[in-house]
Amino acid sequence: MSTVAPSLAGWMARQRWYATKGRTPAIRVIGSMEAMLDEGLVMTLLVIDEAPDKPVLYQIPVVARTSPLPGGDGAFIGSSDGLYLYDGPHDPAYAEYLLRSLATESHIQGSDIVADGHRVSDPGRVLRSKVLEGEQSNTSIIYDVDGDSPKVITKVFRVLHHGDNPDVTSQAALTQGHSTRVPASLGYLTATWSDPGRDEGRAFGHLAFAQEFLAGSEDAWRVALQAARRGQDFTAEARDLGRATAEVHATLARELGTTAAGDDEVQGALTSMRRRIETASREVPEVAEYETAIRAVYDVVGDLPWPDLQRIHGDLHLGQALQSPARGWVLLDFEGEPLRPMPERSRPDVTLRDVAGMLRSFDYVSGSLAQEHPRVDAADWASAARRAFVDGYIAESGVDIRAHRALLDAFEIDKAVYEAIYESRNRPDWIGIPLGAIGRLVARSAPKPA
Ligand SMILES: Nc1ncnc2c1ncn2[C@@H]1O[C@H](COP(=O)(O)OP(=O)(O)O)[C@@H](O)[C@H]1O
Ligand SMILES: O=P(O)(O)O[C@H]1O[C@H](CO)[C@@H](O[C@H]2O[C@H](CO)[C@@H](O)[C@H](O)[C@H]2O)[C@H](O)[C@H]1O
Repeated sequence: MSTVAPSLAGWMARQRWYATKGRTPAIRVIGSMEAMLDEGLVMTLLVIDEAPDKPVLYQIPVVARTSPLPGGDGAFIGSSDGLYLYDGPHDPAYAEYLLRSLATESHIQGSDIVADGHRVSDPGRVLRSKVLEGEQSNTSIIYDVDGDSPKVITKVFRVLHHGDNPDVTSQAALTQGHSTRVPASLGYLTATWSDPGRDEGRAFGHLAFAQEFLAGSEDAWRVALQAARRGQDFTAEARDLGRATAEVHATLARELGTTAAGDDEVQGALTSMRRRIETASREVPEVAEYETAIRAVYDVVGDLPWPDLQRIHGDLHLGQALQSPARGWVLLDFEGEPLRPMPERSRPDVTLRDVAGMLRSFDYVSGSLAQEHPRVDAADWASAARRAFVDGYIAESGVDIRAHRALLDAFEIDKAVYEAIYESRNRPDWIGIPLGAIGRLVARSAPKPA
């Protein structure tokens, strides 16, 4: 295992999921699990990268083979001791091993890591597997399965954090609650590993999970963008998406409970919103101009009544919804906002945040089309979609969320502030979209002088 490490650093730096682009990784393997299979040695390595200011822990599954993997050149990491090392998810030996481990009640004792499989239902026998193209933060493997079983997708978390990952736990709860608005969860793999930084000396987290793959589905972002570009009415779809969101909220409330928003909870939520505006003002000078006005909006909503709190999606936008031919709208990726610390992401929160996230997404459709050449004006399309989404949500939930308009606006501002940080770090060309929204929302919500 230690002989594998030297090949890893250079390879890691070139991967899409490598979190601190531009740095040279300074890595140490802190834990490993090994399984000797006919095809080769499967190693699941926990690798800490100490190059960034805040070290990052990665999960790196590697298969060591005695001969090259046919068709595996793109997944080749390097050689060590005469063995050929491959990126696990691209190697069928690891792909099948992973699915078997998480879809059984397995217990794997490694070196400084102990993993447990949690089976929800039988995924069937694997025929072949391939990695989903285009992902950035994690790596997903899609499996063809024999018989009539639906395809399966497993998500391998590349960056590990201590704490429950709501991507796994929310979806498991929704499956438990018989929701048809998410792909059914099939099983997941948890682990503990040594972490001298924690009082108990060990950390706990999710390594991977499997769910049914909804073949033939289309990403809502693409569907919406296409409709808006053609000027096609999208209100029926947006209304259904509002209903689907309300249904998911109702199932999460039933399965995981609700809690009253007391003073501590409200102040805690506002503190993290204020912290966010502070970061945004530091990183994006245009946001700083709005800081005082935004803080005033947050002060006002702190004195209003808040609805009960519960588990929510946490980063709902059009890219997290699929239009499935068999099911209609289905929501995905309950991992929460990637810029938020993991323990915060499972905290009970206000469902209006998800509504705000989707409303922002309709604005992004028109914002991105406005940047196309020739420019497409989809402002009316977006307003109609936003109204229809809220109508659908109200019709399904029976809750008049328009009565919480001020709170909804504050969450939309908070989301746009988050997006300003996200865009300035990742897609500076798109920064104008959240900045435009902040300007409009602040003008509408800022307390008026008496
Ligand atoms: N169960 C599924 N069925 C069909 N497609 C899926 C499924 N899960 C993920 N996908 C596809 O993979 C993409 C990325 O999945 P997502 O869970 O959002 O991963 P990430 O956390 O990396 O953003 C989705 O936009 C969708 O196109
Ligand atoms: O899907 P992720 O969990 O990676 O979410 C992050 O990236 C999103 C962009 O892909 C970002 O979403 C923003 O851009 C979308 C269009 O690309 C738009 O539909 C969303 O409304 C907007 O927030 C998301 O914020 C970020 O967390």
